[in-house]
Amino acid sequence: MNDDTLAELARVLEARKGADPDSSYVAGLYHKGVDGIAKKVGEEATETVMAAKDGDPDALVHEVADLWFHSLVLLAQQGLGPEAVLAELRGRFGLSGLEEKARRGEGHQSDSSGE
Ligand SMILES: N=c1c2ncn([C@@H]3O[C@H](COP(=O)(O)OP(=O)(O)OP(=O)(O)O)[C@@H](O)[C@H]3O)c2ncn1[C@@H]1O[C@H](COP(=O)(O)O)[C@@H](O)[C@H]1O
Repeated sequence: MNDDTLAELARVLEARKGADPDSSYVAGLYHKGVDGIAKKVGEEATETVMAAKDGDPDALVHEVADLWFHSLVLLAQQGLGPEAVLAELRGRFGLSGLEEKARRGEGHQSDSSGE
């Protein structure tokens, strides 16, 4: 596995910001703006859920790759890169999900949804 894949893909996504939408799928996504890109992320998330529920590992990997890809395009469109998300995940190492949730509750006491 190449650990630089996300960074390399992010560089390609940056380079596509000046590309012709007719010759680049990514440029076409940028052309649709945040609403169009976010819609694709939502679709890919739904397809990921369906693949998981179907119990098809190959389809699940395919759909998660589509989800990650479109999420990276969304990040790029917002001026962010995968390093920001990786740093966020790294910062969570060693912190239990339940503990993090409790801390979040302390910071947002008006949130009574329990989620
Ligand atoms: N990793 C990807 C990648 N993953 C998925 N896709 C595209 O994402 C789309 C997936 O959406 P769907 O399954 O809904 O397929 P679709 O019906 O064709 O899509 P829509 O027309 O509905 O938007 C397909 O068109 C895939 O080809 C990707 N397109 C591009 N990349 C990377 O981005 C780079 C730049 O791409 P271009 O900008 O097209 O040169 C490529 O070299 C790749 O490295």
